[in-house]
Amino acid sequence: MGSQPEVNVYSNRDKLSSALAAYVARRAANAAARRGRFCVALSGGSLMDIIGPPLATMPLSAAIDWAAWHIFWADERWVPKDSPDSNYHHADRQLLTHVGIPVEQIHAVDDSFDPAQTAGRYEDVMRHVLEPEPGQWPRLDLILLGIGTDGHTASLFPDHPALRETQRWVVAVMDAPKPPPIRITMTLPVINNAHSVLFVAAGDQKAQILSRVFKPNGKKPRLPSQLVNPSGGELGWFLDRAAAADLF
Ligand SMILES: O=C(O)[C@H](O)[C@@H](O)[C@H](O)[C@H](O)COP(=O)(O)O
Repeated sequence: MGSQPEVNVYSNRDKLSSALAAYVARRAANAAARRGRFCVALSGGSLMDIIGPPLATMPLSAAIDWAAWHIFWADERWVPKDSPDSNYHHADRQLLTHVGIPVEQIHAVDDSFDPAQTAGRYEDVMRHVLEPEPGQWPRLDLILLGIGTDGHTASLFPDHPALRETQRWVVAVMDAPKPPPIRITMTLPVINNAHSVLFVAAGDQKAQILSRVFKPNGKKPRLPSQLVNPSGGELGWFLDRAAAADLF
């Protein structure tokens, strides 16, 4: 890893959830004050279980200017939106349906095309909304990531060609080792261009991979989660004590 990340460890998952929600709410308010809106990309897995409920609960939810939020997905499975495998479905159930983000600011992946076309169209949506300068990467305010026990993040899996993408913002992954196999994912250059990237991990099953990620023991970083290092942004980790057990 490059610049030293900010590592926040909480005694249990509930404390992690509350602290993370409060932190994201502060970042959203800062982004809205500076740039007029807050563009955040969500991931799947347990992330929305961890952050959704505290964000959607009073009094925090009443203190958030939801009209400033734009929701993107760092990755999405190529499944119908009402599938239990859909990251949109999970986010909708845990957060979006409970708060007042304008529906036109919830940029779900349109899975009505084949995977490659879906990826290309999502890139078009990002270009239309984020409006980077020509030839520049889009810049999200915050990207929230999980980490798999194999070190994957978003739908970027170890030793996968998608890790070497240098042109496209979003690519299709047809052979994800974590089911379902067909996914859409933002690429590393997009993730590493964000103002802020936060990894969120809880539970003792993450202790071993976090130890590998944080203590490469001289090995060249090659796990997807190790390749996340925002060049002009901040990198942070929100962990519970169980996940951080082997770090200190
Ligand atoms: O769509 C996905 O599957 C996720 O984006 C994926 O990258 C997830 O964040 C990790 O697999 C961790 O998932 P858990 O937190 O559930 O272990």
